[in-house]
Amino acid sequence: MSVPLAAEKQFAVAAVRRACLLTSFVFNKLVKNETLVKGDKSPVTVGDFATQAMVNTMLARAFPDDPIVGEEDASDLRAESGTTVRERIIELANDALNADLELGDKASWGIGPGSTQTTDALLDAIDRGNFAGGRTGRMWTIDPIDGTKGFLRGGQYAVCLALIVDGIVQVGVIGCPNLPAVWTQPRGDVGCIFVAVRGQGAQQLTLSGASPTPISIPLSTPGTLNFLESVEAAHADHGFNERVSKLLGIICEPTRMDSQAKYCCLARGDGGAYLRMPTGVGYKEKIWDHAPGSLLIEEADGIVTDSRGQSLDFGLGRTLGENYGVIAAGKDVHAKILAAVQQANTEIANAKT
Ligand SMILES: Nc1ncnc2c1ncn2[C@@H]1O[C@H](COP(=O)(O)OS(=O)(=O)O)[C@@H](OP(=O)(O)O)[C@H]1O
Ligand SMILES: [Mg+2]
Ligand SMILES: [Mg+2]
Ligand SMILES: [Mg+2]
Repeated sequence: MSVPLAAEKQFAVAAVRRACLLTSFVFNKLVKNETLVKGDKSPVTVGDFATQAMVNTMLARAFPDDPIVGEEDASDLRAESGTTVRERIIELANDALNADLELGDKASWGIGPGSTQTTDALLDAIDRGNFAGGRTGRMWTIDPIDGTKGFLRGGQYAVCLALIVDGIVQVGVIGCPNLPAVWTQPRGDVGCIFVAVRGQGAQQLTLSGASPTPISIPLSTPGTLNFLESVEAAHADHGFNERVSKLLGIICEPTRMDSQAKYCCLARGDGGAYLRMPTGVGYKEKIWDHAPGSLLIEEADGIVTDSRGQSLDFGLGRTLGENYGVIAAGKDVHAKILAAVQQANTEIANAKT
């Protein structure tokens, strides 16, 4: 009997692997005018656009009927003012599509040498990511560079791809080009890929997609427990996490890191829990920022909920809906952390009345 979703898993690893080479290349070559600021004031680089163009081109060939929810769209690039960055993005995406990585890529996914696309085809590929999402059918979600601020500062970032079927994440792959293969050995091998398939466990691979190693969240104790949290104070409430730490008697300092690398570190035991509580009202978490990471945690023996204790809902559209935060932790401590989060919320609400 064939293994369910084997082709999707193999595809997603191949696409993320190719994308990681592209983003690393861009980082080393990035010049000042290759970063734009989006309408929501967040940065986006030629690397984000080129990666989404490349992965969506691969997706269109491998799974032509599957819609895509992607973070980026090409509207700014189509304008006359976007000419310089547009040309750079097309060059980068075509270089990545043409890269001769291995025979398997060409045979399986129809890319490699001779895959050059026109400008229009690549802009259209970016815009294949405009799907609205929803509760029924298959769809992919891509965050070409998650943690763009981390990418720009040479810190952690991640290339994130997931397959969602009927609102449930089934395959998740995260490439972390700057993450040490072993957290405690920062001078050792750097760069890894994480993969999870629902019901089939979670694994860490090398950046070339080799040596799959099963990962899972180890048991933790109050003495070893620490939080993984965002670097940007605007993205998650650091003060709230401190309050929860006090309630739980946590003595370890939090580890701050950009991107879904936080989920990856948690899944392999480099941190006790990932806590991401809203900093204000209005922001809705995007499905591409959590889809592969949440599956990775579940397949590594963890639990992911919001602060009400409910599962994240990937069937609502491009966002997770009203923002009740995210709590990801091992099975043994999740309930305790959730209770502390709820107590902290009650204390804050009481202090206001
Ligand atoms: N206000 C607000 N609240 C919560 N989240 C936000 C907010 N603004 C942006 N974002 C999203 O945060 C994504 C990066 O999250 P990180 O956890 O990596 O944060 S950080 O990099 O440490 O800043 C980042 O993903 P990328 O845009 O892919 O980098 C955004 O989607
Ligand atoms: Mg962004
Ligand atoms: Mg993101
Ligand atoms: Mg992004």
